[in-house]
Amino acid sequence: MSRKVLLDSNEINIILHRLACQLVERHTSFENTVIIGIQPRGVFLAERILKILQEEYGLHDIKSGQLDITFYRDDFRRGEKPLEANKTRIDFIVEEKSVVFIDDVLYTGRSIRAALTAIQSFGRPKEIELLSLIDRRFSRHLPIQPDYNGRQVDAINEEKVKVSWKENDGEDAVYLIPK
Ligand SMILES: O=P(O)(O)OC[C@H]1O[C@H](OP(=O)(O)OP(=O)(O)O)[C@H](O)[C@@H]1O
Repeated sequence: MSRKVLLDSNEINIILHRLACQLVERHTSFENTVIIGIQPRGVFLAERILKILQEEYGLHDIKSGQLDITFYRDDFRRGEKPLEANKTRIDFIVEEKSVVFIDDVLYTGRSIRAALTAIQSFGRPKEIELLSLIDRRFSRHLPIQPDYNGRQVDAINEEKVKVSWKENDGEDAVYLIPK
């Protein structure tokens, strides 16, 4: 069976603009808000959203960073291959800030649970929100939901939802890939 396109680049573009707009509606000037892309693939989404916030809303001073969760996952000792961590880059304190986590797919919720633990090293945020491009609803293992959501997708566990980004994969698209 071949992969199925769930979102094409035009649809992704429309959704990204809507998500950026929703963030502005809630966080206005982003004076007390920071954006954190979850490594690895949430970082591409975070960069895209930041670009829209800069170019269309003139918000050039938003604090942003990248958070690696590799060793904070509850299943990190279970794999057979040695794990390679990505880079964490947060050059500010999140104490009393509103933090917006950004990731491409929300599935079981385990990555975000790990991110909630990992961010503690950088202070105690006032609040944490979650923005995801794809919400694989009905697949959660934990009580974690997105505050801003691009598209809900019903996929069975054997299927994979893959988000491709132009800058990394040559195109913007979301695919449903049967296993
Ligand atoms: O809610 P969860 O169950 O934690 O799933 C969400 C995570 O899954 C994906 O990464 P994944 O580790 O699957 O990487 P992959 O796309 O390379 O398989 C995605 O980028 C999210 O970070």
